[in-house]
Amino acid sequence: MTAEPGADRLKLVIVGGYLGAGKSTWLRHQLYAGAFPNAHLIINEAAELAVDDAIFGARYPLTLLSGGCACCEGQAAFLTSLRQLCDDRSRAAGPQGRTSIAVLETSGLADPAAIAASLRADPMLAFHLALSEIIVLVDARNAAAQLSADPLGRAQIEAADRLVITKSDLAPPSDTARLVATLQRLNPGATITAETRGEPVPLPDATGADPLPLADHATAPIRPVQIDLPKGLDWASFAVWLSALLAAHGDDIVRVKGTVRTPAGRLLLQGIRDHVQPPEILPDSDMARDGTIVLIGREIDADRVTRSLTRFAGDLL
Ligand SMILES: Nc1nc2c(ncn2[C@@H]2O[C@H](COP(=O)(O)OP(=O)(O)OP(=O)(O)O)[C@@H](O)[C@H]2O)c(=O)[nH]1
Repeated sequence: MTAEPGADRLKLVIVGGYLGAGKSTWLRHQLYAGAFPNAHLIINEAAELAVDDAIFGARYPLTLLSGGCACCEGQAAFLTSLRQLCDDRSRAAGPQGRTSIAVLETSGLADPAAIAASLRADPMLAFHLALSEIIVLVDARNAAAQLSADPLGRAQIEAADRLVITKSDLAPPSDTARLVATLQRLNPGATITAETRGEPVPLPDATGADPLPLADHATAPIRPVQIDLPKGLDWASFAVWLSALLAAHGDDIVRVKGTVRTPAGRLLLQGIRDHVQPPEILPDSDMARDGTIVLIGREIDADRVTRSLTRFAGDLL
């Protein structure tokens, strides 16, 4: 008996969610716990300067797609990488060593439904690849601000098979209950769980909780810009400048990422809205990208930001 055409297809899991929702943190935890064994990771970042791959290190087969979202500007590169994976599988002699699952971590600006549509429209991938699940992470701390300001967060939630609430450790249970009520209303068919840094936590009871208000207007598009840090910039003064910048513009600057060299080592810098996370120390590898940060947000004028930083640093250097 011959196998049904396309029965042994490459499975694809899409891990999506808004900027800074906790996608890399969650995925890293799942991989560590043994989910998605032998997966090939595809990490997509909207900015040219990629940071998320540093979080995974060299432990997993990984394709990095930076400089455009897989749902729009980066779609061609994304589909090409999947075709390549399917080709490599067809050439493998037997099931051993064949990649059976690919996991795409989308950029925080991507709409997973548009990615799914592009897969269906590609005849080669429609035959060789099966989209097995769309998992969307939703940040309990920032969801209210995101959903009221940007229709993208809603589109991501509506596209999910499974919704994972992250950062409930940073939000009061009453806020998380409102978020649960919102998710149930937007996507009644999706399963909903809550996790803190990848560890399951109980969902609060959402009975009677008011769903959160949603954006009903299109806003200016969110785009990444890169800022080169001046040579010799002192980490402590940079942190002061960054906090001041985010305090003043945290509604428009949604995400900050970068790797910075400091006397304490190589640090992964992360900010979400006006909140800068405690930096994580990274191994000393691939340092070519150090000293540049990515700001992702609305109508950010890179020259103005650079001038502000240079002026601030000049006063202190
Ligand atoms: N307290 C807390 N912090 C978390 C949790 N999940 C993620 N974080 C932090 O949130 C920040 C952003 O997490 P990432 O995993 O980089 O988020 P992301 O969705 O991959 O970000 P982008 O790719 O830029 O959209 C990091 O500083 C994480 O340590 C959580 O459940 N609780």
